[in-house]
Parts: sequence; structure tokens; C-alpha cells
Amino acid sequence: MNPLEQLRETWRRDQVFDFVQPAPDFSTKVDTTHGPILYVEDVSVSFDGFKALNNLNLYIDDGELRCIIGPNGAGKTTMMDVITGKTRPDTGSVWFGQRMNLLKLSEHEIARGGIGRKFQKPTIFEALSVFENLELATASNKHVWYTLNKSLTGEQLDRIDEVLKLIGLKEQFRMEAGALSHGQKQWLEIGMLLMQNPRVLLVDEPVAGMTGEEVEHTAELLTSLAGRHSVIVVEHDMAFVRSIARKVTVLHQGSVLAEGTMDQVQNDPRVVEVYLGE
Ligand SMILES: Nc1ncnc2c1ncn2[C@@H]1O[C@H](COP(=O)(O)OP(=O)(O)OP(=O)(O)O)[C@@H](O)[C@H]1O
Repeated sequence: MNPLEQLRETWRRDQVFDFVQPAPDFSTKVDTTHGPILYVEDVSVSFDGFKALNNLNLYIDDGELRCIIGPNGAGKTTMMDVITGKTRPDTGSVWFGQRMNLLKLSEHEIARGGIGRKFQKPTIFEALSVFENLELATASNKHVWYTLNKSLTGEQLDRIDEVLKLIGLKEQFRMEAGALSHGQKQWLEIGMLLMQNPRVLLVDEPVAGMTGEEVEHTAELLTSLAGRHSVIVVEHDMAFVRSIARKVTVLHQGSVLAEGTMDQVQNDPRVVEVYLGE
């Protein structure tokens, strides 16, 4: 390579500017041949000496829908923070499949690599339409005008159409996102995460503040995602958990207290004691 070519190679845009880099392709590297897509092992997190997570062990199978419940302060948010790279544990390990060590990746790399997180408060662009919000979510460059001025490929349009159907907002695609109902905003944000095609989706209290009908639609949406994605739902609303849950994990004082079907955990005397004591 001559010096000019070497210089060009060194200054290739995608090596210089982070925003034009393609998302890391972890899909081929996430090895789920043993079943689980997430391994959280012996994880402890302390805040000023207080153990928010205490030797937590959690295994999520590829494509499963798991509900995580537990009283206030049980460590549910801290657990999600550890999986998404926001909080680093003091001890333990977190693996995405068998080969991807999440503790070596940044929060940004984890998000782009296939672990999406839906916070309680939606972070949609209220002044843009439903369609434009999804359009924005297709891109690696989040600069609004740059993205909206680029034309979409047929594949991206198909995906937007598919996601609009999934989240039940096909008729509202031209509507300004700010004019959507509370529930619709939550679904739009789930849709934006789906545009990135995550392998794992973490969803924090998805039905808080929703109407009965919206809760039902959310249950349908989340159950329909399982299989193609692994979905972890943290929720306090027990009726909702019962309506979607296959397997439930109960956290208490930073560890797993019980795990099983909703009936099994609700009849577990340790779980009853913890909830009655609240
Ligand atoms: N940054 C922090 N600094 C100090 N203590 C913290 C911090 N984050 C969490 N904690 C404490 O760790 C414990 C676990 O908190 P966490 O938010 O993970 O629980 P949670 O199960 O999500 O609770 P909730 O259901 O109320 O949201 C709590 O006692 C909380 O006060």
C-alpha cells in the first residue's frame, strides 16, 4: 500500500466518526446452543456498603418471555442496569450467549449489539410523526434531519410496515407522536426498539398508567414478541404478570427468592411472607 492509500485507509469515514459505524453484528456471535441467551452469574452490586444485588444468578432462555417481580428495593432496576452496562457489578459475570462478555462492552455497544431497553417514561420525538419516529430508529445516525432526508430502502420500509402492524399503530402512522395516548406512546417506543431487531428486550413497568384496554393490547404485543426475541418484563401489576407469564422470577434483597409458574411462586410461603411484610 503506498503512503497515499495508507492515509486514505487511515482516514476512512467509518473508522474516524463513530456515528457512521455500522452496528456491531453480534447476531452471529451470540451462541445460544446451550439454551440461555443471558447468563447473570454470582453478580453483586453494592452502594455505600448496601448490597443492591447479592450473588444474583439468572438465566434467560433464547426466545423466552420472563417476568421479574419483587417488592420495592428488591434489585430489579439494578439488575437491568447491570445487563445493559449502566452499572458495573463488584463481582460476578454477565454473558450474552456463551461467548459475549457483556462486562467488557460499553452501554452503547450493548444497546447496538442487540439488548434493547424500554424505560418507563417513553423517549419518543413528540413533534415527529409515528412513521418518522420509526424511520429515525432504523438509522445508526441519530441526527434527525440527516436521517429524515435520506431515502429508505425497500427493506426498511417493509420493516416499518411490519412494526406498525405489530404495535397496532398502522392507522396512526401520519399522526404526530405527541398526540398519541399514553399507551400508544409506550407501544411506539417498543416499536422503535424493534426497528433495531434486538435479541433481548428489557421492559420496565410497561403497563403503569394504562387503561384496561391498553393493558390488554400490551399483553398481546409482548407475548407476540417472544420466540423471535427474548423479553424480560419487570412489573408490579400482578394481574398483568399473570396474564402474560410463563416463568416468573421473584427477586428479594438482591437475590432470586423463587422461580416458577405464577401459581408456583404465588403459593410459595417465602414469597407470601415477603409480600405480606411489605
Ligand atoms: N445509585 C444508588 N445509590 C444508592 N443506593 C441505590 C442506588 N440505586 C439503587 N439503590 C438501592 O438499591 C436497592 C435496590 O434498588 P432497585 O432500584 O434496584 O430496586 P427495585 O427492585 O427496582 O425497586 P422498585 O420496585 O422500587 O423500583 C434499593 O434499596 C435502592 O435504594
